[in-house]
Amino acid sequence: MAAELTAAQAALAQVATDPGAKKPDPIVVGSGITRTFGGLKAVDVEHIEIQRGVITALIGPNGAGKTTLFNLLTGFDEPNSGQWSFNGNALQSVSAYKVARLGMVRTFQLTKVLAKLTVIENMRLGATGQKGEKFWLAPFKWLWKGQEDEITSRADDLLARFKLDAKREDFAGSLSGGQRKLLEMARALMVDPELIMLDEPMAGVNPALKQSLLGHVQSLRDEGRTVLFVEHDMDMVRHISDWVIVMAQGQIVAEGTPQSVMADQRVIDAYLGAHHDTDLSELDEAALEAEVEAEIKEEQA
Ligand SMILES: Nc1ncnc2c1ncn2[C@@H]1O[C@H](COP(=O)(O)OP(=O)(O)OP(=O)(O)O)[C@@H](O)[C@H]1O
Repeated sequence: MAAELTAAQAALAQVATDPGAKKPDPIVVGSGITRTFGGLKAVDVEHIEIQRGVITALIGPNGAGKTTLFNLLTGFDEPNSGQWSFNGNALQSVSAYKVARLGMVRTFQLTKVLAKLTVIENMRLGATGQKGEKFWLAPFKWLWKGQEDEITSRADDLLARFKLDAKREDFAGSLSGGQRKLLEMARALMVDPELIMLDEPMAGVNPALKQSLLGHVQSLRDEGRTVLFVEHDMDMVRHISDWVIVMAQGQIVAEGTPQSVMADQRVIDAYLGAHHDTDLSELDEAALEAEVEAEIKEEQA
């Protein structure tokens, strides 16, 4: 964390740590959000507020509803009930494309289709906002009519910032796990979002690249953006989040600073109980890295 706290970070010190706690300057406010699949209540969030200008981590065991909540907030899925707003704009029933245009963007895993495009083509697609897979397949050209130079120059600036400029003409599918994550982030920045939502930014990233990725995420906040990320990597959560929200079985069960959340018995029961036998504070970095390496090897096998 930066040595000097920003006003937004400092303001969090006064926030209660109850689930759904009110924030001094929320960019997202939601209430009564539910989503069921068959008989399963995947999301059942009574109240949620995301503080502007800070990094918030959304954590929880597998199947807790984190991705579903991401999809709902960004217009990629429809809830059974609930309302939420971004910057005071009511967002329920607003399409993903419009949500992105309003300044709330989520990253996407590199799909098979996108993997067959070059890095620069992926970036240009980012400029069109997000409409989902079918949209990516549409003929691109008319979308950028008259703005091609501007879009390409923005894309090249971002590729340079994320050190992907040397990969400009390579197929996105040829990138390493860490480079893919950088491309996902760079692509999301094409629409200059105020809130960027990162889906497991550390998944499949080599431990050596982790530090550089953390730096990039912090730089998003330091340039005034709000960051919300879903992540299982507790090392990342501990190191860079200003605030942590914990979900289990569709509900928010705890929130607070990383230190307070990781010492919270509800979190240890809900999250670590399902994941590890050890107290999180007892996990040493070497063991964690070994775990990550084993995971990567498994993926590569
Ligand atoms: N399209 C779907 N159809 C049916 N069930 C779904 C669908 N999407 C999610 N679910 C179920 O909803 C629950 C929440 O899933 P979700 O992916 O949101 O959890 P998560 O917290 O993101 O998990 P993970 O950390 O493993 O990604 C799970 O039980 C999942 O099986």
